[in-house]
This record gives sequence, C-alpha cells and structure tokens, in this order.
Amino acid sequence: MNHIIQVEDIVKKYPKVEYNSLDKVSFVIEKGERVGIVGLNGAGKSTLLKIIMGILNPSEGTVKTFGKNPMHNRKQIAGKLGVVFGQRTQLQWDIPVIDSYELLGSIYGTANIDERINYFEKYFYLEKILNKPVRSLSLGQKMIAEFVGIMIHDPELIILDEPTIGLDLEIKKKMIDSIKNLDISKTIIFTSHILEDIYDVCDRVIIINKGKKVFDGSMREIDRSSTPAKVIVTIDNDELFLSSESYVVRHINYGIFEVEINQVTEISQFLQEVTRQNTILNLEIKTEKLERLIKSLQEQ
Ligand SMILES: Nc1ncnc2c1ncn2[C@@H]1O[C@H](COP(=O)(O)OP(=O)(O)OP(=O)(O)O)[C@@H](O)[C@H]1O
Repeated sequence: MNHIIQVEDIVKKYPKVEYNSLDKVSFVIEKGERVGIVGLNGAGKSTLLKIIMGILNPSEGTVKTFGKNPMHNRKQIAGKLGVVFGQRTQLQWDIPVIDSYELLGSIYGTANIDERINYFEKYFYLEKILNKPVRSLSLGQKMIAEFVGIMIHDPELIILDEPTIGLDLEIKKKMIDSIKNLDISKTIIFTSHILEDIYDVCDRVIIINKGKKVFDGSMREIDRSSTPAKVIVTIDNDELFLSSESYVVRHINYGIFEVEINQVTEISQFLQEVTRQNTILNLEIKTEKLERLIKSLQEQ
C-alpha cells in the first residue's frame, strides 16, 4: 500500500541563504493520520508543505505524495488535495461565494455541492456568507469560506496552514470542531506555531526547528515533556471569576491577568470556564512554551 506522504532526507537550500531551510527531513504519513507540524517562525513549515504539494522541488532527497512525485503529477494530486495556505485563495474575489463553489465543483466534477455545503452548515452560518462576494467578507468569514471551498471536492488529504490565525475564539472553536469531526479516513496536516491549536485536532506532531526535525511522536509524549502554559486574559472589569482554584493567577494591570495552567491540555477547559464567567476583551496564549519545549528536546 502506498503511503499518503513520504519524504526522505529532503534538503532545501535557497540561494543566498547560508543555512538549509530544510535539513535532511524524513517522515511517512499514512492514510487517516492527523499530523500537526509545529515550529517557530522561519522554521521551514511552509517550505515543507510547498514541497509536499509539488510547488517547490527539494534541493536534495525525495518526496512522494500519493505515491508520486508531486511536481510531475500536480493535476492528479490536486483532485485529492484540499489546501488552506497563507494568502492563497481559490475563491473569486468579485462573485458570490456560492458561485465560486459551483465553479470549483465543475472543475473537480463534484455532483453533490449542496450536500457538501449542507454538511458545513451545522458549524458555520453559511447563509450569511454564500451570497456575498469574498471581497465584502470579514477575515473570519473569508477563512470559513475558504475552508468550505477546499472541502467541496471532498479531498482525501487536507493541508491546513495556520487556518485559525486571526479568528475570534468562537469561530476558532467551530473551525477546530469541524476539522476534528471530519471523516476518519481523511488525512490531515495542520501547521501552526501555536502548539495548543494542534492538541484538539492531531494525534501526532512533528516539530521542526531551523529546518531540522526535532520531534516526531504522539501528542501524549509532548504532554509529558510540556511545561505550564500561560494565558493573558483581559476582561472588562478588575475581578476575574474562575470556578476552579487550581490556576495560578497573577494580576498584571487593571482588567489584565496572567493565568498559569499546569498542562497544555487543560487550556481548552480553561478557555470555556473563563469565557462563561467573564466578559473577555482579549486572550493571548503565550508561545514561550514552544520555545522552551524545542530547547528541551534539543538538550535530550
Ligand atoms: N523564497 C525564499 N527565498 C529565500 N529564503 C527563503 C524563501 N522562502 C523561505 N525562505 C527561508 O527559509 C526559511 C524557512 O522559511 P519557511 O517560510 O518555510 O518557514 P515557516 O516555518 O513557514 O515560517 P512562518 O511560521 O514564519 O511562516 C526561513 O529562514 C526563510 O527566510
């Protein structure tokens, strides 16, 4: 049986850049795996995805996507692939979103577009979006429209590059839920520089640092080596209500609190609790933990 993705010893050198943006990276991803690719800014995540999608050639090493060289089989692969990636969009800027979906459906020969759209109705209020042109949508609505768009042809491999960036908490949660509940046969690659985002969706994580793979294993292993996470909460008054006393809370300024959470896996529970009992103006999860985690992995 073919692997969904197989990269072997890939190296990517950009001209005039002294170090390798990817340095001898190898891994295999099987059907149905949900893999998080995490790294600090500039780690090499986008470069890796571009190689997997056949947009870039590695300088050394081999890559196979659906068992084939992706650069030479881009058309074939496109039919099985759904990608949310950076600023790219497959939606037309000036026409209603639904027309873009129909266009995509006809390109990929998808017969049941309405069914596909209906499936996502239970997560997002698509009726607010479908008849508007992309240019008039908010950032969150654009991301939702894009996400549903890449799912129209029911792809087997779904690559999501920072799909929750810039989304407010409520939409972010819906986006995560909809990804989490996708059919178990779907293979998902989800990149982020925020480890917490990966927890809900992925069972495996690959950590890339300065082009090198520094960790490849289950999320559970990360739990063990993880340090406490910190969340900065800004509320509309100066009294933070939390029903559990297990959090270490530090008052920083009027309405601003730093909350220490023992386990990264407790973050979503904390977020539910804090939003239920307080009016949240802003929430920031510190990624410092990822930096420490990478450091501790390198020291092992
Ligand atoms: N076209 C390019 N030319 C030269 N260097 C590049 C090019 N694209 C990326 N790089 C370099 O390669 C390294 C990895 O970049 P890459 O965009 O893959 O990182 P990333 O992990 O996706 O970062 P981010 O989270 O900031 O998007 C960086 O040092 C970057 O400066």
